[in-house]
Amino acid sequence: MTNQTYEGKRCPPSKNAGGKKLLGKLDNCASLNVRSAFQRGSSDPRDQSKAQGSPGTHGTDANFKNMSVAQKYGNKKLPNALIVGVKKGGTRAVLEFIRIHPDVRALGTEPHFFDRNYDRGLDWYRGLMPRTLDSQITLEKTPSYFVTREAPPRISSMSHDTKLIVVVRNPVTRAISDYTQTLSKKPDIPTFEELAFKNRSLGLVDTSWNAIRIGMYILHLENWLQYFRLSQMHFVSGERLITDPAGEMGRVQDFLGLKRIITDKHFYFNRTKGFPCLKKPESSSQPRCLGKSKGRTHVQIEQEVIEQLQEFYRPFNIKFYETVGQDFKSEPRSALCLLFKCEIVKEYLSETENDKEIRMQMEIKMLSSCHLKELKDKKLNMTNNNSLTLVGRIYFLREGIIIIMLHDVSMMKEDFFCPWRIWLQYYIKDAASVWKKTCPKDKFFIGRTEENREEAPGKTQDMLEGLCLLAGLGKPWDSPRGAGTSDWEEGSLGLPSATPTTRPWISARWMDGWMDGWMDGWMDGWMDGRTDGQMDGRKPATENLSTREDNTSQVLRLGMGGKKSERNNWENSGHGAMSLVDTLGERRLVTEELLLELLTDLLSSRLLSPLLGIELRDTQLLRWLSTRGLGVPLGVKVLFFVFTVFSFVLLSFLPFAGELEDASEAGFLLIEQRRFLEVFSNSVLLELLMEPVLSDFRLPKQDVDTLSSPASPILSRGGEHRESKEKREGELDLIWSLAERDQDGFIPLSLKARGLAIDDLEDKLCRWMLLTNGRTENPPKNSKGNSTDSASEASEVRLDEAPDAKLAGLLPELKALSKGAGLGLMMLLPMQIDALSIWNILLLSVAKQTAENRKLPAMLRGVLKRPQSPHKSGQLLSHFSFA
Ligand SMILES: Nc1ncnc2c1ncn2[C@@H]1O[C@H](COP(=O)(O)OS(=O)(=O)O)[C@@H](OP(=O)(O)O)[C@H]1O
Repeated sequence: MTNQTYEGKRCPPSKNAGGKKLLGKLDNCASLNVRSAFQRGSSDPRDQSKAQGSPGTHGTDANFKNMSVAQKYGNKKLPNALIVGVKKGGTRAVLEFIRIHPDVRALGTEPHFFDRNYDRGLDWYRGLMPRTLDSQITLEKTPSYFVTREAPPRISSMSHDTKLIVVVRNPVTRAISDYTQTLSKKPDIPTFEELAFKNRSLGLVDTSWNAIRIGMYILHLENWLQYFRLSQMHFVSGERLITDPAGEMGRVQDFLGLKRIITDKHFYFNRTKGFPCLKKPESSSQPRCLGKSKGRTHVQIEQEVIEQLQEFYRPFNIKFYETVGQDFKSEPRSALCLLFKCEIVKEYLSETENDKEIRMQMEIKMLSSCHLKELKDKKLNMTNNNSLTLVGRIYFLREGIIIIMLHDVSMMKEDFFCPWRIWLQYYIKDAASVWKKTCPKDKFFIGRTEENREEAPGKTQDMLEGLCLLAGLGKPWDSPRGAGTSDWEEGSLGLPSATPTTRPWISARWMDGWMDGWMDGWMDGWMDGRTDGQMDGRKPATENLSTREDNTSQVLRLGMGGKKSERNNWENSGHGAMSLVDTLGERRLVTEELLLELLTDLLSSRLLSPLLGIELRDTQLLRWLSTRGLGVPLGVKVLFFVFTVFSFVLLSFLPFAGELEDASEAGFLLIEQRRFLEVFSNSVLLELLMEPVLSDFRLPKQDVDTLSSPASPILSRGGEHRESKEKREGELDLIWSLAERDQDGFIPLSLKARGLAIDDLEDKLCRWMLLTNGRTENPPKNSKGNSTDSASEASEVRLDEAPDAKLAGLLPELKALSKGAGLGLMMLLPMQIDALSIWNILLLSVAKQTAENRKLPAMLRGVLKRPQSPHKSGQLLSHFSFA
């Protein structure tokens, strides 16, 4: 018996079955526990509490000896609380988890008093119980009570006030678990299918079979409700108990009126076991999982059978949910995400730099009710029976949060991954060791998706919703007036209208859509000659722009500039996003930065992957940028800062600045999206169009069009562009040139990298950035030790004085670059480190400003405003804000 195995160290297992085995054993066991805890001065809170709670105990052996038994251990009492079911629901886990609590004393074995041993009488029953102090709760668990008709009246007659805990689990899984257990003892029983159906072709389920009957929870519950109030019953989700043991146990503690002592700290996810285990259970100082009979591999059951049974249980489930007032549907539907919170970005990057695509290899201990066949149908690469390979996207958020999203997951059946039993091990090809090494076990968890309901199964947005939800970034967005009255017209999404319960968890979709919509609409409007960046919901006029055919126009409504919401869309969106971030709770704070981080990421992915699949090169870029430019705490701030510095330098002291001055205060970089993508994939780093005349804020359409072609006239005017076919892996060509201003007034700048290993280049440029930052924040001393207020001089000084040999080596190069046309030097900074981020920030700021006052050029002037004194960069910083 598992109980015995698990309890073995504390209470020697008995040979007898049922209640008999309890006789004469438990009292000693309990006493020993208390005593040993007392004596060893245990650090276990439970033990401490016992020691403290025992009258007259002062922690000395002599005192302890002088105490009466009752003083030492309390008295045997009838239980105040019972775990009454359901069998195979996770009752053992709840019992073992709750008994860590110092105010709980639990019987380790199942006494079966109210079903099998009732005629032995209450005194017998009481005699089985561990001694408890007055402050402690006496608890026992016998899962069969829940389906025993006599149990409720009998328990009620013992005490009206007994608290009842029921652990429920998807009834089909429960049945399979039940059957698997029986099969392990009696291998000759008929198949599951044979037992489950009277007539399978007719779909006639055999409700007389216990394994089926137990799962008709509502029928049993109705019986209980004749004797107990619903408020006396607490329902634990067996699924959540696995994915979020601390959360479930928190609620159990609340229900029992206990202080929340059992928390996340007590659990870790044991990857070998595939379940959460206790870090330090009551009886041992060692981490401990439940025994082998908990978490067995289930027998394989045909998918069709499972579906038939799901169908059968559906009405019972619905009624049960209604009665209990909780929805136990906890299967992740659209997104199965793993969220890792660890600092691994860099290592991972270096290990996977050359991969063609990110492949996540995931080992999944498949349950019988999972469907290997289905996997094969999906053409997923099955490497063996228990594992599969999925292509996933990796999102790198800031602060070391990495989200891995499995794209194909949402296409699968909702219960495909049997989430309540999922045992997910992951590793990324070629980087497994890094992941394992750098991800502390306790920082790895399977995201909770129980609240992730879908509106439109299979849509990317749903995955993103799930993604954000899992990342703690999402919460349902809603209009202030609630479902159905939303200004945002969910109907316009072509989706079924949301109901209060199915209301989409919209945060990510909002962000995603917002960005898509904004970008497309803005570009569109821009190209049409409107200069205010207004969006009107139309699709972009050109295929060259990044579009999302599926939802472009809808997201325009949903996101920014939707007709009804145009006045307050940012605010609304902002509120939505802010409140959605509320759910971060303990994990992260609600900050605008956070929102921006996410937006930046999503936009990045949009830029790099206009439609669906992000390929490695793009992901690499993200990762690269994340690591270098953003992957630091307060990354967004840093970006702002970098951007500001960049703007300042650009506008103030470069030789080229004259051009910009002529251009009335501001410069604007347009990094054409597709070119951006191409640039990074072809080792050409960046193609910038400088638009010096901002007052005519317009990019001729034909130029945008031609940019997407490598043979672009603009590019060729740039002079140095070529496809770098011989480029060796890991090397970049770095050539830049600034062409003559073209007839439309643009100055094309093409940049390429050559001959520098990525690492070198990054290193140098990062240093350069740091130096620049240092200069800006903290004016450096010149050689005489005086502060210099000349930005250009300052940067020279810093560079010259840089102790680092590498950087010194770079100096001539940088200087040479800056000399020719002036712009180059500083272009390196954003180009290499933060080009994407700057782009994002620009867009974000433009978006916000546009939403607010629709004066794009004015906004741009604000963002890029040149300080009165070109040498006081601090001023620029203060100009630049999203407030
Ligand atoms: N932390 C942890 N470790 C191991 N197992 C866990 C845990 N939490 C819940 N579970 C699930 O508990 C299922 C067994 O349920 P019970 O303890 O109620 O079974 S029993 O009725 O007492 O036999 C067992 O079912 P199977 O997986 O079918 O074996 C587990 O899925």
